[in-house]
Amino acid sequence: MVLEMKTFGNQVKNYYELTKPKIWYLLVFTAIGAAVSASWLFDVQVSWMTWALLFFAIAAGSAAADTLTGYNDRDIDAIMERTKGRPIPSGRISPRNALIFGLILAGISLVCSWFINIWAFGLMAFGLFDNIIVYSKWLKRTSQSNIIWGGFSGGAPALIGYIAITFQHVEIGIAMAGLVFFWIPTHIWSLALHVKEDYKKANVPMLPVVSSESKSVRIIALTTLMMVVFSILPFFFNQFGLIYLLTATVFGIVMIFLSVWLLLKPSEKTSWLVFKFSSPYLAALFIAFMVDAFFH
Ligand code: HEM
Ligand SMILES: CC(C)=CCC/C(C)=C/CC/C(C)=C/COP(=O)(O)OP(=O)(O)O
Repeated sequence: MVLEMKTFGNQVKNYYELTKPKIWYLLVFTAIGAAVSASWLFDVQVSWMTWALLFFAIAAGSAAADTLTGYNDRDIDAIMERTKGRPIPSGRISPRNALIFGLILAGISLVCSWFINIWAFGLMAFGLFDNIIVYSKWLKRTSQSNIIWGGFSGGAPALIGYIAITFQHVEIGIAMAGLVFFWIPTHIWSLALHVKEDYKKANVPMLPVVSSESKSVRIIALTTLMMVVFSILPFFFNQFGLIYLLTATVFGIVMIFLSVWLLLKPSEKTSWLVFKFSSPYLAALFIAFMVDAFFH
């Protein structure tokens, strides 16, 4: 009996790991951050049911996308050092069970989104399609702009979070989604530069694999600058104040400093630093949205 409990516990851990929790934690955070900001900016009373539906929609949707992209990538994941220990390539979960689990999660996310509103449902369906089909199935192995076309799904959680609360000044929700969209190239290309050989072995044409190191670091520096400039935009909607502006400026300067350092002295260590700082950067901006809206 004890052995059965242990085996069950291990399987739960394996399925949890299959969803790439570190990734969907931040995706959920962007959705909740957008929703909390919208409710505080416009004094919208939000029911516990809406909060619950939003959390489960985004968590299940992002987990579904991560699980199904993992199912798509099970062959190349078995080749790359970074991914070969994952549940499917390591044989802890069968591809068939992973596929069924991912489809169930996708179904849960669509049902929860439906009960929020039709726009949330549409955006969730779009986010799932863009990440699982457009990015993972069609472009990841064929195009160096794979993460650009796959990046729209990354902004879906923030916009779903916003319109789950209100459609007032919807440009703010679109800007939050845009911030995530412009954040993705720096986030992934810095990692791809760090693990270039891995992607090369798996024939994944990430930009730093198919371009020279000098061109890649120039493009990362440029996309970081574009992201930081875009991050200041919400301040000019006259809804956010100095708390957001100062946070976006200070964290933006750090991101620009890191990417200029990478430009001037390209190294695996610096590209890893840019990658590791990119998530706290995004989280800090969504915290600033909420704090600024609270004191609004
Ligand atoms: C097309 C879009 C994206 C691609 C291709 C991508 C790719 C990746 C990859 C390859 C990793 C490393 C995973 C690992 O080795 O375990 C990663 C980590 C991560 N991603 Fe992304 N990502 C994308 C979008 C996003 C979005 C939109 C978010 C959240 C808003 C996000 C959040 C994270 C987080 C939090 C991590 C872990 C970072 C760390 O370990 O410090 N990603 N991503
Ligand atoms: C609401 C909704 C559906 C949102 C979907 C957005 C979403 C899940 C974005 C994350 C994309 C992501 C981390 C892809 C991993 O790329 P990869 O599979 O190339 O990474 P890997 O090389 O580590 O496997």
